[in-house]
Amino acid sequence: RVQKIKILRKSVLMSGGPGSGKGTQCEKIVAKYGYTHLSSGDLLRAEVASGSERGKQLQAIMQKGELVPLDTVLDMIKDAMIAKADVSKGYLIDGYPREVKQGEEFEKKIGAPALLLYVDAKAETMVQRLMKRGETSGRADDNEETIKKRLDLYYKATEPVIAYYEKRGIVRKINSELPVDEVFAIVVKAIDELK
Ligand SMILES: Nc1ccn([C@@H]2O[C@H](COP(=O)(O)OP(=O)(O)OP(=O)(O)O)[C@@H](O)[C@H]2O)c(=O)n1
Ligand SMILES: Nc1nc2c(ncn2[C@@H]2O[C@H](COP(=O)(O)OP(=O)(O)O)[C@@H](O)[C@H]2O)c(=O)[nH]1
Ligand SMILES: [Mg+2]
Repeated sequence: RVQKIKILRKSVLMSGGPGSGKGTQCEKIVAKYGYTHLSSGDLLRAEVASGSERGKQLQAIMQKGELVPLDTVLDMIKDAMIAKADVSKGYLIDGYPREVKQGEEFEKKIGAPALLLYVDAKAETMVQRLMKRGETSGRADDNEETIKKRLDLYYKATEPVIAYYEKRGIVRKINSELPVDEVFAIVVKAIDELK
């Protein structure tokens, strides 16, 4: 129980649409603050890459741009958090929660995050960035059809998560149409306020 409080004091959720720049900002946060970066998408892709039976099921869901079952992702995040609990300076949870139900389960099983960084870009910007990323990412879901589905699901399921945390006053909305370093300057301000 003590450990739970310690690790959550500086836990940050990174939210925003596909291609909004979450991963890019997370990398910079890790470099500056040494936080433990847990990308739910990366954890899932690692499971797919392992070639396991579960990975095969996940791959089929992700290729369609749909959400994998809630418990699967939450357990992965929780295990990864516990594994780093002794050395972590704070957690940066990227791409989770994806729907309000996931947020509620996170609260129940892990606790209340300190801050939600919401990187916001226009739909057309996100599509453009993902199409460009798709030229080199090798990701099965960086194609026009799946990008459209991911965007639809984002507006339908994930934006309400931001509203859910807004009621608690922990959301900082950041315009990620700006150049990467300008976005990061705003991110830094928000994180420094946590201290
Ligand atoms: N909590 C999560 C996180 C990811 N996914 C699945 O993994 C895919 C990729 O997730 P992620 O890497 O977070 O992708 P996006 O946010 O769509 O894009 P990006 O990597 O660009 O952030 C999602 O479309 C979804 O199928 C999921 O089901 N549940
Ligand atoms: N111009 C511009 N491009 C960005 C910015 N942030 C990310 N990108 C690009 O957009 C693409 C998607 O970014 P990524 O960090 O993977 O976004 P995520 O899907 O939210 O994790 C990448 O190819 C980045 O190089 C930004 O602030 N400005
Ligand atoms: Mg990402």
